[in-house]
Amino acid sequence: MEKIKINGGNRLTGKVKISAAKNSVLPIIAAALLSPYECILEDIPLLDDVDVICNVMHSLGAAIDIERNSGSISIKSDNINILEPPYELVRRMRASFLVMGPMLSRFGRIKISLPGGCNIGTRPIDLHLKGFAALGAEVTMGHGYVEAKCNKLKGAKIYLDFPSVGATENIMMAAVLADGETTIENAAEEPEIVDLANFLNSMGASIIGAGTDTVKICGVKELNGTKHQVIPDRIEAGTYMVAAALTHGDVIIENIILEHIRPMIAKLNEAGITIIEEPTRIRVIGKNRPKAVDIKTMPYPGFPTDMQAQFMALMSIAEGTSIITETVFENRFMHVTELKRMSADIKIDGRSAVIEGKNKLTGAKVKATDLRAGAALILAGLVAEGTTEIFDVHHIDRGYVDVVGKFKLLGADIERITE
Ligand SMILES: CC(=O)N[C@H]1[C@@H](OP(=O)(O)OP(=O)(O)OC[C@H]2O[C@@H](n3ccc(=O)[nH]c3=O)[C@H](O)[C@@H]2O)O[C@H](CO)[C@@H](O)[C@@H]1O
Ligand SMILES: C=C(OP(=O)(O)O)C(=O)O
Repeated sequence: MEKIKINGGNRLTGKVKISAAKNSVLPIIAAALLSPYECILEDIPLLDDVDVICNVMHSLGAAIDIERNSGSISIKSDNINILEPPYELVRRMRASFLVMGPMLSRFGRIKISLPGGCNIGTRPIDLHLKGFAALGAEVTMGHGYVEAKCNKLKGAKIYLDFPSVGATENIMMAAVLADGETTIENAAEEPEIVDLANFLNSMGASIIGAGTDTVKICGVKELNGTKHQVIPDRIEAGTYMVAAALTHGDVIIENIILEHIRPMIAKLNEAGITIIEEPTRIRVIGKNRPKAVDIKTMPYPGFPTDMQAQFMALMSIAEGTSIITETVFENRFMHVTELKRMSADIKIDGRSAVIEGKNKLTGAKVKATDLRAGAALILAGLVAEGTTEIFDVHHIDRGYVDVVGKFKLLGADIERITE
């Protein structure tokens, strides 16, 4: 069993380099199924989720070569001979479902287990499936599996009831090899959608409008190989920004795209934190106790749900009362119980949490219930009085590259212990 142990109270200073985005690299690796030619990604984040998607790809017959020192990966999908990825792999990560669009588009068939719910909500896939059906696929479900078949997908107009990130990505990937034009309306606008579209366009796809609510895809006959650099992880950046603010630190966060972290900059400014912006890095200086601010999670460019738990850790020691409202997922407050173990004063009222800022948090034994809940507990542990031990750290390993090493370099008293 592994745990992360933190002795709180150290002020963080120095520089941290942000890794490439988990939520970009996963769909982009899946998209490499669309071409028989080699796709190379440079400087990828070596995360557990990346290993899972690579194993899914491998199970289908793709040749994957990861150069672990440089973080470069080569994918060649010229020998795809299995059309059903194994349940044991798919169930480990929801993003495995993103192989569905590419497989359907290129091979006309896929059978994959339903991803099911998880700790943050039920997370249905109805919008993905409606999109595939609109493109002409015959979609059936049974015995925990979804199967889709088609001769050749045909472009269509698809309106998403909610701007789902995964549905936009999956439908976009399905449409690139379809006959004719597809329009996705009320599409998700997240930077990771733009990164995926850029990757696909560099392979020869014809996608316009990614990053707006209307994405147009003109189907092409085949795609080439390509070389691509994945965008920096805006959620990892936001997590280190909060760490600097919480610990009254002075931290330079390198390898960021300012536009992508605007919602976090705005909320930290409102909380009285000083932020100095440069083109590819920012400096976060937490001179004073943060002021309470209200937050409502929204699809991009709104405040990201993936930063909600970390901001709740910050608001737990802020001056005043804040209200955090989660509108994207129906059950994303699992971290509240654990933060309360650390003396946070939080009450849940429907989709909102009311946080009375305390003068201090106290160290405790806590468990990571999901990825960002785990990140919030690390943040709380950095500022809590005494020792915090975080269990179930495998959730954190899904999405943070060398989290202990990076915080240690900034001066945190943090270690990973294997028992
Ligand atoms: C790997 C990845 O990129 N994960 C991100 C992605 O997840 P993911 O792509 O799963 O998130 P979605 O945008 O699809 O989900 C948003 C909301 O839409 C609902 N929904 C979604 C699809 C569907 O067919 N039907 C439906 O009702 C979901 O239950 C949820 O309530 O976007 C989320 C929202 O920014 C982030 O928190 C995740 O980190
Ligand atoms: C919810 C997240 O990821 P996933 O969609 O892979 O569960 C996340 O990155 O916070």
